[in-house]
Amino acid sequence: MKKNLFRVIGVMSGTSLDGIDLVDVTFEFEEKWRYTIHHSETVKYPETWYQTLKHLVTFSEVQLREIDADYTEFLAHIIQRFISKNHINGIDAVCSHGHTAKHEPAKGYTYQIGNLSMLSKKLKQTVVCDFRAQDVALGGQGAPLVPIGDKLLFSDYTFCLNLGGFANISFENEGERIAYDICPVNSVLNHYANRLGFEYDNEGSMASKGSVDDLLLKRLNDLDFYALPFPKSLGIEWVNSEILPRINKMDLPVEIVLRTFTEHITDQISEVLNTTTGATVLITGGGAYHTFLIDRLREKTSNQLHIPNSDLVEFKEALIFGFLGVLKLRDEVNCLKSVTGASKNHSSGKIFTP
Ligand SMILES: Nc1ncnc2c1ncn2[C@@H]1O[C@H](COP(=O)(O)OP(=O)(O)OP(=O)(O)O)[C@@H](O)[C@H]1O
Ligand SMILES: CC(=O)N[C@H]1[C@@H]2OC[C@@H](O2)[C@@H](O)[C@@H]1O[C@H](C)C(=O)O
Repeated sequence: MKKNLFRVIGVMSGTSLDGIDLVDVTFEFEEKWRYTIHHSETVKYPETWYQTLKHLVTFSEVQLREIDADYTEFLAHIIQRFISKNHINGIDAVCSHGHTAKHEPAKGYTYQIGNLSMLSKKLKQTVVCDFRAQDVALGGQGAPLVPIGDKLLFSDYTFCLNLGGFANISFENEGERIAYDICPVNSVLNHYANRLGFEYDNEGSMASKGSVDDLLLKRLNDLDFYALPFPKSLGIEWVNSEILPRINKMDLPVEIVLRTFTEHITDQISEVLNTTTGATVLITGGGAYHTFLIDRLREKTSNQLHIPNSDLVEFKEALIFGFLGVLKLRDEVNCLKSVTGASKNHSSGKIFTP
């Protein structure tokens, strides 16, 4: 019989570079998967690492290999500190995403740093990592990988909605998991909040003071991307070429931009949610703390919006990378072809032992 109780450390470094998310979690399988979070922490990047990671796409292959070794060592230090500080004993594995340095699935290429076997040696723990490469080798996008976790851990919800740099959603459609990006969220809101010297628009207080500019709202809602069928995804390049110039040429006060963009986000998200009635929606990612946005969304949908505790809002991705590692240890599918477009469902990731 397969082992059905695992305690692992899930580790994730996301696109916003706000830090390394760590979660100490137990997964148990009995008819269905359940999880219990014991400890969680985000370790902010020191300025030098922040600057290095921000510029990774410009690095040569040789430079990346050097950075990879340094980053793996840094990650080992952060994970070891988390384990020691919380007196964590008897874990089965550290399951780590690393940090995406380059991602060009169309060229069959994806590279996450921090996934060297050295991590296992330094930690003296089994490590499961490098979850995206095999999917890309199988012709998939190598992303998103979180939806299998949505399917197996959060099936009580009709929709799993994450409000990070972009809003992305996953749900069952004709017996298959579907996932795609809906529209930008914090990648745009932060850009304008920064103009007034703020990291972000706390709880949407600035947006709530502005009024909607109808012309800008229409120009945003009319963008071609929104009419495309799924699967589809967005990147910062699209924000830079399609969104920011449209907003900037109207020369509006920041409060009006933030208010209008919040209206745009809630228009786009509610359109997706309102394809169903009586649905439940799990909302995670930092955008769940933008109370003005959430209030506007509640006004536009009768579906039930659920914002969980902060552990789940902030650590769902780290938790799910922990879960992908557990599935890999059980040699079970952790990448869905319906989501990534790979030639088959498969069990992805490398296992290193010390
Ligand atoms: N109190 C708050 N009020 C409004 N917005 C907030 C608040 N707290 C966090 N946020 C927003 O959430 C962002 C961080 O969210 P998150 O960590 O989910 O983003 P991310 O890592 O870029 O996501 P992803 O990598 O999934 O795109 C912040 O940059 C900010 O825009
Ligand atoms: C290549 C890569 O690192 N992609 C990330 C990124 O950050 C958000 C979005 O783009 C998502 O596609 C993915 O991460 C999430 C956690 C995922 O794989 O589900």
